[in-house]
Amino acid sequence: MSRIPIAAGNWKMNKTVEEASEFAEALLDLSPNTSDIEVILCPPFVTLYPLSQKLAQKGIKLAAQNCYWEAKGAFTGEVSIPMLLAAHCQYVICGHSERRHIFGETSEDVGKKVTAAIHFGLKPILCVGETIEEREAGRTETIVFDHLSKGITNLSKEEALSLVVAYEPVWAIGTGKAATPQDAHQVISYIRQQLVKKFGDNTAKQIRILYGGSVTPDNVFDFMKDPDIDGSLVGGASLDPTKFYKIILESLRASQ
Ligand SMILES: O=C(CO)COP(=O)(O)O
Repeated sequence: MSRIPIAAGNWKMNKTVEEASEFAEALLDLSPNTSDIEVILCPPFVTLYPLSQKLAQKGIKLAAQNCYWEAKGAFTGEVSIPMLLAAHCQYVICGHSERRHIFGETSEDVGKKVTAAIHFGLKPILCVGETIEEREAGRTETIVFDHLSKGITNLSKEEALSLVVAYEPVWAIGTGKAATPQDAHQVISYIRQQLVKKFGDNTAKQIRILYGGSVTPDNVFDFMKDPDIDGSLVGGASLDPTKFYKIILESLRASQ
């Protein structure tokens, strides 16, 4: 079963509407191939709609970086999934480690977001990953299991087909110290085994699992040539259109 690779750029809290538009123009000038790879940008909320006007017809997809699980109501400061769909989003990141560690999101909260995303028709990118202390204490699988199992707790086999999982070890994020492809392989294989247990072999092998954490144009090929790694979730290097374009090219080269 071949899974379509993904190159996703998580801009975090970077770029104004104008800067996002400049990025989009520069990336479109490079004309990335979007037929053999899913290219996804995850900009801040306020730039989603303006970017959709530029990018959607070119096959570049949009993800929000967060969402709330209720459709509407008195939830000051939150953004609902129907609002994201109306802004032409197709994906949403759920449970990024910055949401978990800085904003106190629990695995239960993340599970509600994943369930609601699929219910309303948005594809969740569920992030899982351990801190350095957890890794050194030999707890990587325990933490990844907690993030994953509570994230997917309510999903049926059919719903799981919309799921993307991103393994992002916290110690590799923004540090310039990426995991080795072997480390990433080990945890991603563990994630796949858990997906097989929950959804069965046939469904699990259709779910894409990404690696994230200090991905660059220079190291993405080594991750992507691992048949278990289906794509990357890129932070810093996705802010520069030329670097992000190279990541797309290298991902395609590795998956051909
Ligand atoms: O958190 C990340 C993507 O979601 C990774 O960020 P960096 O690529 O900057 O390490």
